[in-house]
Amino acid sequence: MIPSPSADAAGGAGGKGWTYTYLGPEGTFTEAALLQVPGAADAERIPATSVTAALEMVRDGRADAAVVPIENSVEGGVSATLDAISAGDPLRIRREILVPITFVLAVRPGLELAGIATVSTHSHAWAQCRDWAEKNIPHAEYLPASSTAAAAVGLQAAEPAYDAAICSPLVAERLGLQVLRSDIGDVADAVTRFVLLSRGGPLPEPTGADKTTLVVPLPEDHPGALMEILDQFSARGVNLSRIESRPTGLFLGDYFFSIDADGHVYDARMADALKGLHRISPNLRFLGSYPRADQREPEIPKHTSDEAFHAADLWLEDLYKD
Ligand SMILES: O=C(O)C(=O)Cc1ccccc1
Repeated sequence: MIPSPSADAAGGAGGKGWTYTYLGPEGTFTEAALLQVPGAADAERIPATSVTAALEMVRDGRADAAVVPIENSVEGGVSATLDAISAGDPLRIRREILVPITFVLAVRPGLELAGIATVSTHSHAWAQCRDWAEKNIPHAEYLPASSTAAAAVGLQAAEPAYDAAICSPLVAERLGLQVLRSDIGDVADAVTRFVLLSRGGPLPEPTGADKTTLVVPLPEDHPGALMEILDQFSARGVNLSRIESRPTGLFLGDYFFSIDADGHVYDARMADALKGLHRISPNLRFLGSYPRADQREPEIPKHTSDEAFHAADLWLEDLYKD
């Protein structure tokens, strides 16, 4: 393992007196994720109206850290987050948080399923309840909301703009909404992964069960670039847990890869893979190395262990002396 500079006890993953922001309003799944961060329950928490707004608050110093959704087990990556962290002033992922997700259907008082003409929620919640909705409220029009909790709050208006909201059981209860159906998600045991991002600071210490997140622009006019990018990981025994391509938005056909890889940048195999990636795609962005929430340690083949890399370095040094 490459020696690390000293990090604070929490590995820069939060601190006393920190101000946190998150995709709000109160009652979102994102707030539930933030409340898992040690100390956050007693800290100042500022709800933001969008992922972009939350990240801007961190970038311009109004908040020390933000929690945003990045991936869920049913729908995959959260594009708004992947795009917002791939460009602009760089941010660092300090930790990941997993939240099991269950949805309820809250309605305007007195309504039955047949009377629901419009339903609102966050696009990722809608995607996770689509089959249920097709079977149970096939006539209902979907109106996107900035979050599940925002949709729930909207139902409290004197004249709500829609008939039903899909939200968490907790926020429905807190707001005193009428819940018509519970557990309406299409997949039992759905989990969403959230990340805590801050501006900079020390890297969290390696734990042996870590993840590294990268943004790798696909180089132009480089046949076989994707194969070469993947080869940097495979040749060093680094497992990938997520890889998605996203358009940069600059021009048609311009893409970047958003990648999660098992391991810490202080692991020799990961450091070596990043050097290889830098040669292929010099504008790659390192978004952080941080502990895996599930604490699952990867199996490291002997020839890609830190010791094997160290022995190879010594061998080469020796060879130069001859
Ligand atoms: O809208 C919310 O409550 C969020 O936190 C975003 C979201 C939406 C659906 C599943 C997980 C997270």
